[in-house]
Amino acid sequence: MIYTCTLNPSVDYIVEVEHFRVGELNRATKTAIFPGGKGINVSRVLKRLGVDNTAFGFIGGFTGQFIESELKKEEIHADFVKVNGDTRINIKLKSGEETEINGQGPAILSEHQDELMNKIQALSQEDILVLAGSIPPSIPADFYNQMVATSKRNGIKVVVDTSGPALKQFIQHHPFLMKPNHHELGELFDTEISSKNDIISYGYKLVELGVENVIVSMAGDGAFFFNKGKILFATAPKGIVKNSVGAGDSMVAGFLAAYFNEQDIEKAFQYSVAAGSATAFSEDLCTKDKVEQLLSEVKVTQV
Ligand SMILES: Nc1ncnc2c1ncn2[C@@H]1O[C@H](COP(=O)(O)OP(=O)(O)OP(=O)(O)O)[C@@H](O)[C@H]1O
Ligand SMILES: O=P(O)(O)OC[C@@]1(O)O[C@H](CO)[C@@H](O)[C@@H]1O
Repeated sequence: MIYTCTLNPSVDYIVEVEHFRVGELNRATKTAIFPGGKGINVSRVLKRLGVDNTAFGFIGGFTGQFIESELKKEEIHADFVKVNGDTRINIKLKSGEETEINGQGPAILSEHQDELMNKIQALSQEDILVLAGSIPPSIPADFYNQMVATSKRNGIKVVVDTSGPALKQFIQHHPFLMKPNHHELGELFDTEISSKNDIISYGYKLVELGVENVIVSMAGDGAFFFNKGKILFATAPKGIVKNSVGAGDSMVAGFLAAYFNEQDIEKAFQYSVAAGSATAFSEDLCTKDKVEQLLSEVKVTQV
């Protein structure tokens, strides 16, 4: 079974404003609300691609209830730890460009942290754990580290989709899959990535450091894949970007769904990029039909 874990889920409030003006009253032309947080997005896309999974994480308050009820409607199994405060609301403002304001999230008591850790401890060798998103401020910075160490001891494959210092901690545990975008790849090595050659050398460095599979995404410019035997490049399909929130998470879900169906790395990478773009071209996350429509536009070549 695939488990996703979102330490800091969110209700994503998408607001469109024609010409946003700072310091003035702006009227929205369109709004939408989605259950969010990186692991929850992975769960939703996996389900849409036909893969049953369970969502772990912390939720609380009326916003937490919204997330639970939306996941229930989509028949996604949720096993959240309930916390005292309200799950955060993240604002995604679209006015030509996309501007994001992500909340801090509720305080998580240590007893709730232990409750989640116990769920992770109970997973078994056949399971895959996707750890995705930021760590809320009230949780120790090495919480992910502890989760991965426990999972690796129990033979669980770990997939990582986060940013900042948390991402660095993962490398030593040799995760099954990491998906930094090219900026995050630069942050990992405290360097500025300025060319495709930089991506190739730093992406492969992650493999040399023990990460099994690495996808480095570059939004509309395509993506690279690295493992011990292969370096691949994929083009991204052309289209109108409607909402790129969750595009990276959709890549993770697309890769896992295809890989565990067919065990073919090249096809899984192609499916991953198609899923990322299908989400970028949709209001909400991608659907299976949209992903499959875009597949032939993703050209994968050996580097
Ligand atoms: N302009 C675009 N045109 C086509 N595909 C896109 C575009 N922007 C994003 N995508 C798709 O989404 C994938 C992920 O995008 P990106 O590299 O921005 O990742 P990310 O920063 O992790 O995304 P996010 O944080 O927005 O979820 C890309 O590999 C591509 O498939
Ligand atoms: O604050 P974090 O945890 O880094 O990111 C949270 C978030 O921006 O990521 C998802 C898109 O990837 C959104 O659903 C959500 O609002």
